[in-house]
Amino acid sequence: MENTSTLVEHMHSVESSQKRSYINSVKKTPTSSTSKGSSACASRVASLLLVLFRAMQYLIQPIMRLLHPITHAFSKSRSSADELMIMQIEEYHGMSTHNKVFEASELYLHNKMSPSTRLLKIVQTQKETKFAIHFSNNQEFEDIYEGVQLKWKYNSISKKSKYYPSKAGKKQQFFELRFDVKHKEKVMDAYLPYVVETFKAMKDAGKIVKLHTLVRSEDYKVRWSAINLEHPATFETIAMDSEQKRSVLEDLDRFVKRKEFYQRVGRAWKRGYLLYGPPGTGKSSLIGAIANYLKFDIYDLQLTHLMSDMELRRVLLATTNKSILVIEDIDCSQLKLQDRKNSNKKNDSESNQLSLLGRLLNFTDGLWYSCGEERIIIFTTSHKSKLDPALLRSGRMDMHVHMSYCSYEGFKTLASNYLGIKEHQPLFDEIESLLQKTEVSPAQVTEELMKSEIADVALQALITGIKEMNKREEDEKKAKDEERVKNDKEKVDHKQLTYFI
Ligand SMILES: Nc1ncnc2c1ncn2[C@@H]1O[C@H](COP(=O)(O)OP(=O)(O)OP(=O)(O)O)[C@@H](O)[C@H]1O
Repeated sequence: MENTSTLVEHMHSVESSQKRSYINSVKKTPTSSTSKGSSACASRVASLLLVLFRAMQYLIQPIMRLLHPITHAFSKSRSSADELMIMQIEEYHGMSTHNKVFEASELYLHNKMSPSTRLLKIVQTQKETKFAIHFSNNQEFEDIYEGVQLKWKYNSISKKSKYYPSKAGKKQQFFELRFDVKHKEKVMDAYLPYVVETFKAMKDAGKIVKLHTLVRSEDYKVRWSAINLEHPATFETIAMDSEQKRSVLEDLDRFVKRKEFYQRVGRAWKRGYLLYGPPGTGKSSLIGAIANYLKFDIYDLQLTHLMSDMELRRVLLATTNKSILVIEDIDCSQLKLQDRKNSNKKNDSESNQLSLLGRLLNFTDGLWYSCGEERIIIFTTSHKSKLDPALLRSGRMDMHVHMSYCSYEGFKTLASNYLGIKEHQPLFDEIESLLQKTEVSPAQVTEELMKSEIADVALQALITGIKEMNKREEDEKKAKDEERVKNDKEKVDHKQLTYFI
């Protein structure tokens, strides 16, 4: 409407100026015949113009009314440009603090790249196995969130710093996010958190799980060193009692979903598992399967590598959230525990005598650890009965998982994984009856199954292997029995001899 009224006003001003010029021309013009003729002519032209203008005025108004929706939209778009909100999301806050929102936006926007994008920057560094797509300057992305239109633009500029010359010249990347100012709260309170959450989910899905082990560097400081965890174990490939497998999986699922619960009840968001069973029954494999399932990094804590409390604290504090701290093969004879609850020793010097494992438990029980989130601690042992009660007391090990010798069910899982077979009679029946009589670890079963890719050959090798184990066990038992009889006989002879003397 603004444009219509301006046009009409303009027409009015033209009309009045024409009127004025006509009157002036009548007033000023001399009255000769030629001039009379020409002035009559001029007056006719002027009247004609006036009639034309009037006609146009009557025609224009309905046309303008018809055009109103278009002119209105135009004026609206102009006003919304005035109400545009721009947010700038820079890569760094200050000179070196990484901005998490930038990192999240970067990954999130990879999925928003238009299929019509014609310019892609492809990068692959020596350490990377995949191509990475980098954004080009001024690259734009569009997004719609709950009906709100959002426009993103990527850019980078060279940093200038007189205080940090080493950083000068490096690129500062940033995004500009544009939207209507009336959606400011929605963008701040819902959209940006949604971008960050989506980023976390995407990162977890493509995350490479790391295995951290302790190393001592040249300056004699102990620190974590990481490699990619290439443990292929998954819950599908682990041979264990199916009911037990299901309960471990359920426990893990419940644990990761219960952030609010742990906050509400004021407990550290951590969970402890004790895996126990004979060597080769899959304790380490289960740890690999848990890490792969949750996409949690593993920190393999070899307590014997540590020399002081300070070191223990430092390495524990250097572990990250969403991680599994593993302490394998706890042997209480080497790392004696002292249950603080039942201990009478109170003074500092005596508490310093606590073993490293005891101090680790103090630490994990205490406040320090509650600073972290989503922590899992796994202890493994081949001799549960030898464990100190302090380790087993409730709240420390939330779940005890028994990894046992290979059952027939476990064998079937391994046969399916290694040979791709679900049934093979009569060999399966023979193996079932042999496993009932002999204690064979899953590790021993897999060793035999790997001897051939041909099912018959591999299964026969397993049968021979179990029979040999069985025979060895029987021979050992026989030898022990003979030894006992011999000892008993010697004791009797000795008694008789002393009696006669
Ligand atoms: N339950 C199982 N399911 C599938 N594979 C298994 C299982 N147990 C053992 N294996 C196989 O045997 C190998 C050794 O097993 P693993 O190291 O997990 O046993 P462990 O109980 O941790 O032994 P140790 O107590 O000697 O450390 C594994 O790499 C895997 O191939």
